[in-house]
Amino acid sequence: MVKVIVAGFKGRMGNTTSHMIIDHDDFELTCVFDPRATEKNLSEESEFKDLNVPVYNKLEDINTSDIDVWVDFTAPSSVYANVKFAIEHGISPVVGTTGMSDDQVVELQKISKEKKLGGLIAPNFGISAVLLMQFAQQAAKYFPDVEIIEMHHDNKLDAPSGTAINTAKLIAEVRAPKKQGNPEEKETLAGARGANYEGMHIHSVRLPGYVAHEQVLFGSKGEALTIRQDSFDRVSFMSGVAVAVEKIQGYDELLVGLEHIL
Ligand SMILES: NC(=O)C1=CN([C@@H]2O[C@H](COP(=O)(O)OP(=O)(O)OC[C@H]3O[C@@H](n4cnc5c(N)ncnc54)[C@H](OP(=O)(O)O)[C@@H]3O)[C@@H](O)[C@H]2O)C=CC1
Ligand SMILES: O=C(O)C1=N[C@H](C(=O)O)C[C@H](O)C1
Repeated sequence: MVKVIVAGFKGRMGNTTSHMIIDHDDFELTCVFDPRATEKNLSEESEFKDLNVPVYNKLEDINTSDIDVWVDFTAPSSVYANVKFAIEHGISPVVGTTGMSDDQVVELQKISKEKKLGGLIAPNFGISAVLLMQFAQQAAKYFPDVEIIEMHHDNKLDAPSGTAINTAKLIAEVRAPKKQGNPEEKETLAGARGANYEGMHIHSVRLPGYVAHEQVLFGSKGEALTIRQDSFDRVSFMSGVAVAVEKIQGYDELLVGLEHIL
């Protein structure tokens, strides 16, 4: 039985993940954490009324003695401190929260390595997104002119999305940096060309009704290729989270990308 804490359990992903952990035969929801929580036990929530699961709203109060895996779906401002706390207490992190800097990830990888502790940071747990990133990397070898459009719900805090940044990073591994578009182009409205990652432009759309979607557009002489994925429901992320929770203790370093454990 894998003993799991869900950080950010009051949020959209945290709630879906808590249900997945509860329903999974091989996982136990040991406790949950969210600074927004006022209850002491999950049983105080009608949707969890038959459970006995301690609720914490302060990091330092968490009883870490019997937790194997820390699932984090919180906020860009808190994820680094949460994951550092988990690693320092020997708890394997499975992190979906986006918005960490490269330096923060490197620092967490260093601490994990010292402790020989397995962990995973996955910018996207959806298999459609993992495949999109791999297909996009493959296509970029032949189509170096590329733009990324990511579309999300309008409560998202970070832009561009973690998935879009990771897509650009994977493409950059096979594509020489290149300025795209007319060398003389001028934005008459600031931001019109989006963010710029090694010459690739990334555009972020935020609209109510959307969940999580990404298109990678490639253009070449007389032809174009568009790769698109859609998460219509947060349940799309759950099989990826479950695989990570199941397998992560078998590793001894902090990995980035779900593809490394599939
Ligand atoms: N990798 C993946 O596949 C996916 C990743 N995500 C990412 O997951 C994160 C959460 O997304 P989502 O569920 O939509 O966001 P929500 O805002 O719905 O949920 C986040 C929750 O975490 C809480 N929180 C804030 N700070 C802390 C903290 N220090 N410790 C514990 N909990 C905290 C928030 O409380 P409060 O509101 O009071 O701040 C909120 O209840 C985002 O970064 C998002 O990009 C989302 C979907 C898939
Ligand atoms: O905030 C979200 O919702 C999502 N965030 C992740 C990201 O930033 O890429 C993953 C997915 O796109 C949903």
